Amino acid sequence: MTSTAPIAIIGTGIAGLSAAEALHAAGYSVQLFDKSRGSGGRMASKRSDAGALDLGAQYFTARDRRFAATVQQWQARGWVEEWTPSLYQFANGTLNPSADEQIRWVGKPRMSAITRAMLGALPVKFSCRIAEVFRGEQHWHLLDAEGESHGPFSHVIVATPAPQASALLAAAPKLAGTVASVSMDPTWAVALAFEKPLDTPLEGCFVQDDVLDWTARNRSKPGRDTTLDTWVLHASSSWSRQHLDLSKEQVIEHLHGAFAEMIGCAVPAPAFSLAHRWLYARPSAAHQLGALADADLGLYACGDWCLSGRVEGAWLSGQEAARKLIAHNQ
Ligand SMILES: Cc1cc2nc3c(=O)[nH]c(=O)nc-3n(C[C@H](O)[C@H](O)[C@H](O)COP(=O)(O)OP(=O)(O)OC[C@H]3O[C@@H](n4cnc5c(N)ncnc54)[C@H](O)[C@@H]3O)c2cc1C
Ligand SMILES: NC(=O)C1=CN([C@@H]2O[C@H](COP(=O)(O)OP(=O)(O)OC[C@H]3O[C@@H](n4cnc5c(N)ncnc54)[C@H](OP(=O)(O)O)[C@@H]3O)[C@@H](O)[C@H]2O)CC=C1
Repeated sequence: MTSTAPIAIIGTGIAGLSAAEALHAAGYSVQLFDKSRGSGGRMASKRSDAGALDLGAQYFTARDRRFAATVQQWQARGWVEEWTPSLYQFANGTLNPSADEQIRWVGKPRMSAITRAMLGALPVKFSCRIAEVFRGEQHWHLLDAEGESHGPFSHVIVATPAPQASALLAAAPKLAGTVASVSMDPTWAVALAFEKPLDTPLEGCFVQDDVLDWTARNRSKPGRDTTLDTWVLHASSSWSRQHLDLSKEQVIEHLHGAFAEMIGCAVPAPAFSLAHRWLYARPSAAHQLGALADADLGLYACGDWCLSGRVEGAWLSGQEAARKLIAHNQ
C-alpha cells in the first residue's frame, strides 16, 4: 500500500460492496458513502405494511465461476437461499408453465440481507449524496449535496448507475466520456397485497406483453412474511419509458389491470399497494467494460452497467475495480 488515506467508495450497492470487501481483504481501508438510508441500491428491500418487499432485483443467477463460489459462501453463512418458484411464461396472450433447470438465488429473509451482511462493520455514511469529486494537492476530496467536504482519500471508486456517475468523474474526462455513452432504461415496479391468497399455482412469470415484463409471488421466497399474498409486478422497459411521469396511482391501476388479464384467476382490489419508479433500472445494452480506471489519477468506476446489467455483473465489476486498483499499487 502506498498511502494511509482511505479509499472512498461512492455507492453501497452490490458493486461498491464487492469492491469494498476485496480491498478490505487486501489490507486497504475504505470509507463508503450512499445517498440512501441503507445499503443495497437496486437490491434493497422496501419496508411496507405488507412486510419487506424486493421491489428491485427479484433473484439472481451465478454463471461465473468466481461469483458462484462466493454465492456458495453466502449460502453457508445463511445470507442466501435457492428460490424454486413454480415458473410460468405469458406470451401471445397465453399463460403456460415454464419450468427449467436454472438455479435462482435470493437474499434471506429479504434481498437486502446480502449487502447488509457484506457491509458488516465497514465505515459508511448514509443519507449522504456526493455531488463532486475533486483533487487537492495530494489527495481526493468529496463534496456532498449539503456542502460538507469529506476526505482526504487516496483513491475514489464511483459505484453508482452510469447516469449518476458522469458528474462524479468530471476530473477524468476520458472516463466521464465513456460513462456518458452508457444509457439506462427505467422500470416501474408495483406491489399488490391481497387478504385472501389468489387461486393460482403461479409463483414467478416471465411476461411478454405491452405492459408487464415480470411478476412474482413474494411469499414463495424463503423467509418472507406470509400474512398477505403480496405480488411484485415489473413493467417492461418500453412501457416504463413511455409512462415515466404517470402518477403512482395511475401506474398501480394500469399494472393491476394487466396482471388481472394475465393471471387467469379472480383478482380482487388489493388490501395494500405501492409503486416505485427505478429511473436507472438496467443498461439499455450489455457492455464488456469490466471496470473503468484512470489508475494514474486514482479514479475508478464500476457497476452492473460495465457488464451484464445483473447482480452477477455488478459484483464482478466491483471485483475488477478493486483488482485494478491493487495491481496499480503493487
Ligand atoms: C426492477 C429491477 C429488477 C431487477 N431484477 C433483477 C434480477 O431479477 N436479477 C438480477 O440479476 N438483476 C436484477 N436487476 C438488476 C440488479 O438489481 C442490478 O444489476 C444491481 O443491483 C446493480 O448493482 P450496482 O451496485 O451496480 O448499482 P446499484 O444497486 O444501483 O447501487 C448504486 C448505489 O449508489 C448510490 N448512489 C447513486 N448516486 C449516488 C451519489 N451521488 N452519492 C452517493 N450515493 C449514490 C445509490 O443510492 C445506490 O445505493 C434488477 C433491477 C431492477 C431495478
Ligand atoms: N426489470 C429490470 O429492470 C431488470 C430485470 N432484470 C431481470 O433479471 C433477470 C436476471 O437474468 P438472469 O439471466 O440472471 O436470469 P434468467 O436466466 O432466469 O432469465 C433470463 C431471461 O431468460 C428468459 N427465461 C429464463 N428462464 C425462463 C423460463 N423458465 N421461461 C421463460 N423464459 C425464461 C427470460 O427472458 P424473456 O422474459 O423471455 O425475454 C429472462 O428474462 C431477468 O429476468 C431480467 O429480465 C435484470 C435487470 C433489470
